Amino acid sequence: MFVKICGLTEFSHVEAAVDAGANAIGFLLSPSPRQVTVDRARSLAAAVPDSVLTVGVFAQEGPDEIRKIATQVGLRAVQLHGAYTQADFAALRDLPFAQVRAIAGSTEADTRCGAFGEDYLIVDSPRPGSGEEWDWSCLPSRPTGKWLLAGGLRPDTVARAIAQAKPWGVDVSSGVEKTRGVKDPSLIRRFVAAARCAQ
Ligand SMILES: O=C(O)c1ccccc1NCC(=O)[C@H](O)[C@H](O)COP(=O)(O)O
Repeated sequence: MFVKICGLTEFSHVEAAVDAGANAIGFLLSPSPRQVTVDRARSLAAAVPDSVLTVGVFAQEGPDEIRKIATQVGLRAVQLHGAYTQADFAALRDLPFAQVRAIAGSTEADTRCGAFGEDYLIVDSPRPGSGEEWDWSCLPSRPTGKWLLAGGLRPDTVARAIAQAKPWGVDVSSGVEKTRGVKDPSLIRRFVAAARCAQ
C-alpha cells in the first residue's frame, strides 16, 4: 500500500513521515493553512531521501508558474488539483517530474489513472485538505491504475476505507494533525502503520 502524507511544514514532521515509511510527502505551494514558501519547500525537500517521492501540490497556478516553482524546489512530482486540463498536463510533460492528477470523487471526472497522461491519480473529497469524510462508496465509476484514496482519512478509519474502496494507495493531511495545519508525528506513525496492515 502506497502512503502519501500531505501538507508538511516542519523538518521534524518530514523526518517522522520518512521514518514511519511513507512513500510520498506533499508540500503545499498554493494558498492553504499548510502553504510553505519556495525556499522552505526546497529546504524540506532536500531532507527527504531519494526513495521517497517529494510532491508539490498546486491548485490555481498555471503551467508556467508550476514549471518554475517545481524546478526551484527540486521536486520529484507535481500534484494538480481542480480545473487543470489535459493540455495543462501535456504542457508539463517534458519536465523530469511525475504527475499526480487530483479529482473530487463525487464528480464525473475521469477516474482512470493515466487518462491525462498522469502517473498517479488522487480521488479526493470535494474540499481538498478539509479533513471532511465523503462517501467513497458512491464513486460514479471505479478508479483504475495507481489511484490513491484521500479525503478525511484518519489512523482509526484508514483500514476500513482500504477494505471498502480497495485503492492502490492512500493520502492524508488533516487526519495526522493535532490542530489545523500542524502535523503530529505520533498520528503520522499510526496512520502509516494502520495503512500498511490493512488489506
Ligand atoms: O491542504 C490543503 O489546504 C489543500 C489546499 C488546496 C488543494 C489541496 C490541498 N490539500 C491536498 C491534500 O492535502 C490531500 O491531497 C488530500 O486532500 C487529503 O486531505 P485531508 O482530507 O485533509 O486528509
